[in-house]
Amino acid sequence: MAGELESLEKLLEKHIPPDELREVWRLLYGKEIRPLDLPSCASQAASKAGFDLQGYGFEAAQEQTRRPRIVRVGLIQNKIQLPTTDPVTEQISALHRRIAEIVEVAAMCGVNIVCFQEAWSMPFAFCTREKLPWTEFAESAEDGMTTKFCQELAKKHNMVIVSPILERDSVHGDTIWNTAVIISNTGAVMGKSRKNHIPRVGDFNESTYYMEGNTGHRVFQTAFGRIAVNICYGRHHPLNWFMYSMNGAEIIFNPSATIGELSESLWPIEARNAAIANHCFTCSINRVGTEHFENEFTSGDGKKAHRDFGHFYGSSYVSAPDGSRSPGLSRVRDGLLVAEMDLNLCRQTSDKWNFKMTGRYEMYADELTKATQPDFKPNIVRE
Ligand SMILES: NC(=O)NCCC(=O)O
Repeated sequence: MAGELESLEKLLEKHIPPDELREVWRLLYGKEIRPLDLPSCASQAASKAGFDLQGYGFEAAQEQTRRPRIVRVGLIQNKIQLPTTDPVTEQISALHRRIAEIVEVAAMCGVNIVCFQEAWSMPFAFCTREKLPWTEFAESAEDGMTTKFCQELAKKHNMVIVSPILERDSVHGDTIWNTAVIISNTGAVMGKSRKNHIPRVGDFNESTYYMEGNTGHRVFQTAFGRIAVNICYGRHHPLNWFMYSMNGAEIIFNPSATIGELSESLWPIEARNAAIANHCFTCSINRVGTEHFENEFTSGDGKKAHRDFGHFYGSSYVSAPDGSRSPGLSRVRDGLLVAEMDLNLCRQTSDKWNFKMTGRYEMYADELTKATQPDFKPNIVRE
């Protein structure tokens, strides 16, 4: 059942009477958000291309001294397009074609910043622990074929693109990283942000391929707002979100690849909590579909060897600083979620709740410094 279920939202809509459903949404998803009136050409194109298209608007109060700062963000989730046994460059090109098709629809919807899923230009093959052919999907962040492809798209659509790829760093001994490339709406590469926390859980054997990132908590001042990228497993680390926010991020993207049994119950909580705790918007994007590999691999749990990683459950969604959130995209289909947000909501929520002002950061900095020393003694009072 879990593999085929379209979404939690569809399930609730099916079983809860319409007059009570509104109350259910209020309790589950916070302040009501506005469905966006997307152009019919976009809906037609999405249905023809077989992907879920949804759009929502987050409101902020009118201010006297600042204009609204409206930005439209697009979150794209997609399946791999070809079997994992096909030639590497053909797999990459097929993914490029699929993304170009979805980005075209994002452009019709007036999207200013788009973000793709983690390692979007490849299958999530790290479960196999095999090096070839998977390491051949790694590309230069600055001038690899996927970055060049994104530069063309960015220029064509006047759109900032966040492109999470497997990076080959030829300057530093051909090392591999898990990296998001940020491409300006002018088509220029603004820079890159590497995954800070590498999982050591389940079949997420990424530590066989690359190390923890070394780019810190960069924030990119784009034409449409200040953005940062907290890649996948980093969402379990509240301090990771926090440091992007401390550097001024107004929107933090969380491109991910995660599967049902492991994390589906955590998925709706962590990024939403981060938006609340840090007075910013968070955009959670998960891969979708089940990927099969030629050779069996084991999970170190005594169970039988297998050829698939499990079901990537999509369900991409956006959370706002006031705790409201959008419904999720499909659990089983490709999708584009368009979210219109007024970035003024970040400061408005901060002024209301004051989490930054009441944060006591010096106290924590001092205590954390002590806690990370080898001779640390936990502050426990005993009778
Ligand atoms: N891609 C990745 O880091 N996945 C780890 C599992 C999770 O964080 O849900």
